[in-house]
Amino acid sequence: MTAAILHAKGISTSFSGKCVLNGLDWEVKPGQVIGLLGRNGTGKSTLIECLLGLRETDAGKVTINGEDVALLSQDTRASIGYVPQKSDLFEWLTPNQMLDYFKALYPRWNGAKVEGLLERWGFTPLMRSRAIGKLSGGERQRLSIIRALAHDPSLLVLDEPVSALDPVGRRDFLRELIDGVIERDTTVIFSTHILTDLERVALDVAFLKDGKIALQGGLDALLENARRVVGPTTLIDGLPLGGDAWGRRKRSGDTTTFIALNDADELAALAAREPAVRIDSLSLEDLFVEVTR
Ligand SMILES: Nc1ncnc2c1ncn2[C@@H]1O[C@H](COP(=O)(O)OP(=O)(O)OP(=O)(O)O)[C@@H](O)[C@H]1O
Repeated sequence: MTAAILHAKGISTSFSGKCVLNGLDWEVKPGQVIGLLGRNGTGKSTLIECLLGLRETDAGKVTINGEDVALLSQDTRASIGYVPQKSDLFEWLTPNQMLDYFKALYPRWNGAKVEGLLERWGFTPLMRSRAIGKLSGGERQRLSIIRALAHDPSLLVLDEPVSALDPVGRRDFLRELIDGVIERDTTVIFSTHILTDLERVALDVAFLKDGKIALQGGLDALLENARRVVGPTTLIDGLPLGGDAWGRRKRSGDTTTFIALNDADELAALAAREPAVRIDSLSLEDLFVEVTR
């Protein structure tokens, strides 16, 4: 079995007594492209910061390439690319100066790639020599992505990387991610609220809820197997599906709804047997709502 590139065991974090991560376990395998989903404020950014050793945890341990994240070797550190949710660029430098600074730190800096991206993503000579603090939010976000991709990372972590990009910027970014990153077997963790983007790039999704990874799986398999089951409460309560059912049962009058991850054929047989039971397919948005509710 392939060893995990990233491994989190029992990590917990709280802010002023409020628990955000609660004994979270997670494993990411090399080459996986995972969309990290969760409601606002559930702790996606906090989790990403803990995974990268940028925030101390109250308990638990994170390793990358088997190394404790607090003691990463230079090699492992240089193999990680990170686009934070909030810009951490040096605002007083120009893009050229900042990229030169990082170039000196990374042995595998890909100058041709940086040049190509700067050109394709509209960084004119004037923009490249203007202080980063004077760039627009979207221009800064594009620069942050270029910086993260510049050393051909083998682990790329993106925290809402497209939130400030217009539709053209998002399309350009996704194209680069699909053609220039995922094609090279890079491991990608990608948090976003734009589910259509996620469906284009992610092969796996992980839902964060109540401080833990509540559900993770292949996107196609989840969408193929997840069904909303609606039927009379008396009938639903008697079904032997509880073990594979996801989430709370929701009661409204005499009707109960729940999400099942059972084999689709089994559910189709149930619907054929019990005309009072309705079984619907779910979109990723439906699944998000049901899992994170
Ligand atoms: N430095 C901090 N001090 C106090 N509370 C914090 C701090 N950082 C985050 N929090 C709180 O921790 C919780 C998780 O925040 P976090 O930013 O990780 O969520 P998120 O899932 O990334 O949210 P969003 O989708 O809105 O970006 C929130 O309730 C937030 O208010």
